Amino acid sequence: MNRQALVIDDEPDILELLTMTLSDMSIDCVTAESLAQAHQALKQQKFDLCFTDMRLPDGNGLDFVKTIQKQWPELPVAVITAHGNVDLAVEALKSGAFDFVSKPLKLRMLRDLVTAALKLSPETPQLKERRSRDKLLGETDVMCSLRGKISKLARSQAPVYITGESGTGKELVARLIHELGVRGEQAFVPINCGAIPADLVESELFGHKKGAFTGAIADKQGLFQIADGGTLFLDEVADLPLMMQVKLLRAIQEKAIRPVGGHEEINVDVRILSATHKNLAKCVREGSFREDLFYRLNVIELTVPALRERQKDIPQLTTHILKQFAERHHHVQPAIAASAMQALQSYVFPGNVRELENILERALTWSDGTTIQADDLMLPEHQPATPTPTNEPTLSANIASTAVDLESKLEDQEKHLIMQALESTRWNKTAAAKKLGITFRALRYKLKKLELD
Ligand SMILES: Nc1ncnc2c1ncn2[C@@H]1O[C@H](COP(=O)(O)OP(=O)(O)OP(=O)(O)O)[C@@H](O)[C@H]1O
Repeated sequence: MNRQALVIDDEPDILELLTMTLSDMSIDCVTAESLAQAHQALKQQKFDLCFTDMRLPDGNGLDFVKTIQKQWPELPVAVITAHGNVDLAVEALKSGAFDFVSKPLKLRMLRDLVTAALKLSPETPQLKERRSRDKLLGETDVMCSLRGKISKLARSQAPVYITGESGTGKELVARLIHELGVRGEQAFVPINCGAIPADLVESELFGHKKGAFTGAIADKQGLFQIADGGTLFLDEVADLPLMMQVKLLRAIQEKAIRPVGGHEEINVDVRILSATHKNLAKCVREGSFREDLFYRLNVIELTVPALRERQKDIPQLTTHILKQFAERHHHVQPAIAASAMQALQSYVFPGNVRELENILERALTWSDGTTIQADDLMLPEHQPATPTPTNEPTLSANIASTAVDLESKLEDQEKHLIMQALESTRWNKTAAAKKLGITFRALRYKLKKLELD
């Protein structure tokens, strides 16, 4: 039996175009010219996909998207927006629309969208949540809620902007959104925008033609093309040069790129996920990040909590990491002494899960190979006091002032530990990073963030 689509629009031309395009793809269409007709159709039969215009005689498409989300959460709804009406498209994605198409409708985009929507598995968000549990560990409320959001977002094509401190698991979250979604079988291409020299970013992203510049000895595909059909993860997106931000915005809007030195545009179908540990809204205020691009990337914002906000997850993470090490090195999994676990649970982890990995790796080399003791962890001597997790109900009545206090206290502690490590290594940043159990890159970010460099 053919798949069934419901198309809601009061413009006969659009209805006709959509019906024709969908029937070419062996999809049967039921059309509705108003929301009342649409509701009637929804009561009568089951659909695999739905298109709705934003402005209808008896209501607006946005409310319809919300209703569908509530009553038929498994039904993908795409909205049809007027040309250039980014605001409404963004609103629709936020409300749970699967994707959007702008008028005049481009057949290629329409087909890509339909193909993706029909690939959506009937797997419910709950099932997905269970699947992601094995990868993104943590049983605290914040982590369960994060996994719930990830499985919902995996069903959409909306750009997601992932925030969180260094080492919290932003890339892992991006991978999960990709893997659990319809693009999961296609490429996931991560790019660290801060690690590419400014003059090479364009060619890295969009590719180049032979002879486009000195050293361009052959045609080269860009990362957008490599990610075609899949997902592009723009890590440290705040570090993208301004000139490149304009070009990226265009590529996202047009769903097409032009290689450096090329004359023709190449169509690409890529879902964009981005992340940064910086405050992107602040970068916009300071003029180092374009507002229009920010708006386009930040359709849905997902925050990955710091490890100190979920200290109860530390034992589970520790066991998981030790198991991974043991498998990788074909060793027996070492045990961890209760005192060592206690020390880990009262440590503040400025470098988050990555720091936990580094601490455990280092501890393994110091341990007797069977049990990790507290001393093997070599946690910084002047341990910061255990912060109260921000999500615990035991917070004092004055939550707002406590939160501010906590933040500035943590910053002070972080500064203190970093200065200590730097001084003891005579400002050798590589050695200091090692001492702190974080990567060189993470230290560099922290120095900038804390204005210590
Ligand atoms: N909840 C988690 N469960 C299991 N592993 C995790 C979890 N969170 C983070 N990790 C692991 O911690 C490490 C750091 O994660 P990741 O690279 O995703 O962090 P990040 O926030 O992207 O870091 P950065 O800001 O430095 O780019 C990875 O090895 C990742 O697998």
